[in-house]
Amino acid sequence: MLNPASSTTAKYEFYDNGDVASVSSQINQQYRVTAGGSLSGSIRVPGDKSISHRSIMLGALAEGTTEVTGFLEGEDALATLAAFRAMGVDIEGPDKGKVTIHGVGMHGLKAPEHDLYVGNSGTSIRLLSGLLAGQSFDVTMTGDQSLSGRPMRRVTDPLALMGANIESHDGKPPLTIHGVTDLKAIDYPLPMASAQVKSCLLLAGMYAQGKTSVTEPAPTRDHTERMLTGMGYPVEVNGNQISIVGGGTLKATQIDVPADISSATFFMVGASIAPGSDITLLHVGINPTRIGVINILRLMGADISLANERITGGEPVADIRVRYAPLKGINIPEEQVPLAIDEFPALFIAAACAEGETLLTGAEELRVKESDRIQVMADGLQALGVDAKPTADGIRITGGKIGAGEVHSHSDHRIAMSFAMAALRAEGTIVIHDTANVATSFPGFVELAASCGLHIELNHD
Ligand SMILES: O=C(O)C1=C[C@@H](OP(=O)(O)O)[C@@H](O)[C@H](O)C1
Ligand SMILES: C=C(OP(=O)(O)O)C(=O)O
Repeated sequence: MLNPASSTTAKYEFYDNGDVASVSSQINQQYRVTAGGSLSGSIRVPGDKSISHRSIMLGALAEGTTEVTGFLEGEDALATLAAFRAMGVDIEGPDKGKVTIHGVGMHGLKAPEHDLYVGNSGTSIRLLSGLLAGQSFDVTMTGDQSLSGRPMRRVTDPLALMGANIESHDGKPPLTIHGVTDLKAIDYPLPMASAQVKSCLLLAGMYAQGKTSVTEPAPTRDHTERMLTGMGYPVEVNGNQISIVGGGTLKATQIDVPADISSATFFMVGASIAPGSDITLLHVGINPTRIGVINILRLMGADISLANERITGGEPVADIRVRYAPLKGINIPEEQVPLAIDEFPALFIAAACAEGETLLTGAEELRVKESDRIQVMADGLQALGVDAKPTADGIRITGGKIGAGEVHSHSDHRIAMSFAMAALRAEGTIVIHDTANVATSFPGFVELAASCGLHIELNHD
């Protein structure tokens, strides 16, 4: 049975046992950001979303108790946590970023009593598809309106080659996975640079007979490979080919989740465009497969320095200091695209403040994120008077003045936060509609941004 309830930002429906069945952020929230200001101080943004998801998934399948610190208490990572609780895994927390997962082993998951609702999270649904394809039970995964429009054939097609039995709604969620216990290994060239598809197939490969190999067209984030290795499950990496042999086990471990470079990005861009800024972002993950934003901003002339570089939990981290510097437009090198894939909405704001033209190509994947990030950013930039021309696989932005105006996030957290930072260089107030989605990846964004100098206010539409 479904029971409705609502908070100030969302409407919920719950199952009788208290699990969330659906959430809609229809009670609209808006940001009103007054022009000007600069960013300063020393802050730690919330935990890495990709690593938080994976800590729950692999911790749940491990033998023993995994302790996670720095866990992202955002809706996407919490959706993954709730999914594993619903499959019988005892998980304590999160409590100030601490989560304790009592692993059930590779074959210890139980059939959930109801559909798994994974909200807005592409990472949850795609990685779980692989992990659940080889279980002995059936499960259906559902999501919110944005997720329900995102393509899933990129995972269901290769999983079908492995012998999985998955039903979709014309290639989109909901996905119903009929568990099979005889998955076969495959050797699969990924048609697009996607860490979600790679990870999905590696997780399915743990349950398949033989050696599953995926070959990437370009390197993508390698958190799954690192965490598997750290938990004692061998992964073979040979150039762009990553392989895993089915039938292994995972050992519980301690996982320190670094601050998310994707969340740090808004402050890196904000400080780069606002004269007088000098901000330090503490304990940020600087995995080489995630630092495209640093590379691109530096090519544009940004003043970014790294300090205290160290390794924690198998991932490199550093404190990142960013001081204002005038930016210039560039042709973004295509090899940087997968390394900065979630950072483009914010980078487009940097381009709007740069001298000259910035050209992005080879980024058609941006069209299938939480929103069509090329079109939605182009619409918002144009509404603010910026010369932004979308192309099939990218955008051309000519730097200049940013005017006052109103923009819409189109259910996309990264669009909302990017336009908030644009106000630092705008000529008047920017109002951003539909911002409750920021809670998916960056709880506390408004308070943290305000504490560093952004003139941001949260209102209800
Ligand atoms: O594996 C991951 O954790 C992610 C991979 C990327 O998606 P794609 O694999 O679709 O590029 C990224 O956009 C997403 O935010 C997180
Ligand atoms: C694309 C993103 O996430 P996901 O695919 O997990 O929804 C993102 O956080 O920018």
